[in-house]
Amino acid sequence: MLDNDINNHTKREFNLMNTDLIDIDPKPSKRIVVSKLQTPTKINQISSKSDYDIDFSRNKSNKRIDNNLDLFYQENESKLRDLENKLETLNQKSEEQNKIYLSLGETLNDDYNLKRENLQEIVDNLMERAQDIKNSTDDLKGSFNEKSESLNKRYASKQLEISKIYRNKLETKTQEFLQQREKYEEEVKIDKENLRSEIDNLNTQIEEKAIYFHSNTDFQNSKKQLAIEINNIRSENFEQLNKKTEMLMNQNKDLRTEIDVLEKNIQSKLMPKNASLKSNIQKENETLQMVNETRKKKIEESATLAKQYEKMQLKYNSLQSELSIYETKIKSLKESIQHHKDELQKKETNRRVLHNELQDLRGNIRVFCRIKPETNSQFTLKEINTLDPDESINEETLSKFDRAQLQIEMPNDLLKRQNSSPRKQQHNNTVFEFDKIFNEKSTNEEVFDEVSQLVQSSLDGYKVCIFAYGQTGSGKTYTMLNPVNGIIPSTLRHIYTWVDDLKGLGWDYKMKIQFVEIYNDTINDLLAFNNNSTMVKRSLMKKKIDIRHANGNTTLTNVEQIDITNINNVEDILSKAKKYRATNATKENENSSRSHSVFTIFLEGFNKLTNEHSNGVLNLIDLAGSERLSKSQAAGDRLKETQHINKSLSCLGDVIHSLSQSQKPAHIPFRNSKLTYMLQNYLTGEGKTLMFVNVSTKSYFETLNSLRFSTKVNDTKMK
Ligand SMILES: Nc1ncnc2c1ncn2[C@@H]1O[C@H](COP(=O)(O)OP(=O)(O)OP(=O)(O)O)[C@@H](O)[C@H]1O
Repeated sequence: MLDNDINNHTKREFNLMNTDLIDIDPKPSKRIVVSKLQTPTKINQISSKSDYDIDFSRNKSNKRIDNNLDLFYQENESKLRDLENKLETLNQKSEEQNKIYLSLGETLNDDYNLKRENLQEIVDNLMERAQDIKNSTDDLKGSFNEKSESLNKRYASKQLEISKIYRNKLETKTQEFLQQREKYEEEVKIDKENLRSEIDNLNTQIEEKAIYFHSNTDFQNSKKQLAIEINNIRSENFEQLNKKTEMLMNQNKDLRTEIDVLEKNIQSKLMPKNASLKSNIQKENETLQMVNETRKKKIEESATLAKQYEKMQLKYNSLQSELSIYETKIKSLKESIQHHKDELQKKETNRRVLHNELQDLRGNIRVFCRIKPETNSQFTLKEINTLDPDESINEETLSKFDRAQLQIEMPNDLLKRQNSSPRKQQHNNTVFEFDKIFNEKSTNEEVFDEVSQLVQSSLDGYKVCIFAYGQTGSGKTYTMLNPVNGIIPSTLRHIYTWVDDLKGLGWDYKMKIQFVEIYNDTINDLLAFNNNSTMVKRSLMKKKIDIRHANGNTTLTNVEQIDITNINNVEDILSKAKKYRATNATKENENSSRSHSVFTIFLEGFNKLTNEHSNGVLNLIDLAGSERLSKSQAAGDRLKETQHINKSLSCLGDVIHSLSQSQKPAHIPFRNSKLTYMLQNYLTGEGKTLMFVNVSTKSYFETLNSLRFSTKVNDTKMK
């Protein structure tokens, strides 16, 4: 029955919109069903039994209302159709909005994809550039690429980091966008559902109103109110849609801005980093290049050094072998030197013996004559050549080589006087024989050349006395004490040189000097000034000087003996002594020739290699002038002086004469004068004596007297 009821209802179709179909049963017993469909369909029928029950009850209760409703329906059908049209328009607009929304979504999606592609392109470019940089870095790094590699790694990791960040950001944004889209879709769906439900409500309300119209006259008003509400809802929907569209547009705009910002950020962040990385790589490359160059140089230097070292090594090796050769040579030379030293030692000993033998052969007492040059000669001293060139050399004639003869020629005025005398021709052209004659042209050097042999004897340990005898002004002091080349300074120089040379043969010498004068048989110390550095008057000297002989040695008490270390020291001492002697001479004597000066050098030698000892003494004596009493015509002190001088000189002559005898007398009168007594030990034994007879061509008799004295000491005979 129910089904029949239903079937009895008129079924109507309402096409409200192209897509909607509303099925309404116009009878009161039937419900109005409004549904929104995507495609037009056939009319929906009421299927709920309860509905039918209700409707059925209604149908039953109010048939009049049904009629009214039919009428209402007919009357309002056009209005409803308008409403349906409006709804259709609304749906159309909604559709359009949906389309806009879809196209907007598509645009956004396209934009998003485009941006993503662009970003991907940027990232790809960056990656490409990173790859390029990495490749170029790889090329550059070579052997020192550790640093570069780490930079590249850092660079790549940065790139990855950055792209990861931006990818994440993009993903986040995409996610957000999708979420938002979903949200909006959801919202639109909800809105549609709400709208559908509202339409449903509205239909319900219409239905209710229709019911109400059947039962209530206010239905008209309600319907009007409903139309207004529908309008309001529609306008609200429009507003909402517009707002949402605007919002979406804004969001799209924001997204674009954000994407732009992101892009700029990417550019601004990556570019400086890239530039700084590039400049870092550039710097690193430069540093690497410099390091490479330095390394190259160092390698070259070390190669050069190695070559140099090799050369040096070779040189060193050759030097080493040379050194060992030299060492062997040095060793053999040392041995040879030692051998030569030994030889020299022996030769030196032999030389001493031979030298002494030679001196012995020449005679232990020798007399040299020295003629002083004179500008106004009063007579002639003539050297006679004793050697006949045709004469053959034999033992008898050999002695002539060692002898020299001097002929003194009497001046004419004396000769005349003599001729008239009964003892005529007695002294005319007298000839004297000497061991050597030094003429006017002979120099002090030539003199010393001869004397040096005796000086050598003193160094060899012999006692030597060298006298200078002659009248005043005949050149005794010049010969002995000339500060430049006199015998004393030359002797000292010779001794220093010799002592130095002998050091190599083990000889060590201690040298002392003593310098005294004998005046009127009194000994004065000429080095006395040495104690207090002041000149002491001869007469004020209180200390008495005695001569002591013991064990073949002679000492003078209270006489200064000075160790001499160098020649300058001695020269200074000699000049002071000379000044001292001269000072006293001017005060107490008219000239210095009134005293004998004795300069003594003690030479004590010891050879540590041979244990040899030598104890030589060299006396260099400048004798007082030998004036004849008749010439000096002295009286008083002067007479006494002359007598002392003559006595001492005569005594010296006697002593030397005695010593020169082959059969020496038992008594030799040494004690007859202080001079001979003082020199006793040096004149005896193996002592060697040299007497210079200084003569000049000024005073004939004085010269003759001196020459006669020479015959006394030399045992030469006047011919
Ligand atoms: N061989 C010589 N050549 C040049 N001048 C000389 C030579 N011998 C001596 N004389 C000079 O003659 C002068 C006298 O000499 P010297 O004083 O040596 O004589 P002396 O014999 O010592 O005299 P005295 O007995 O008074 O001391 C000095 O001026 C000296 O320079």
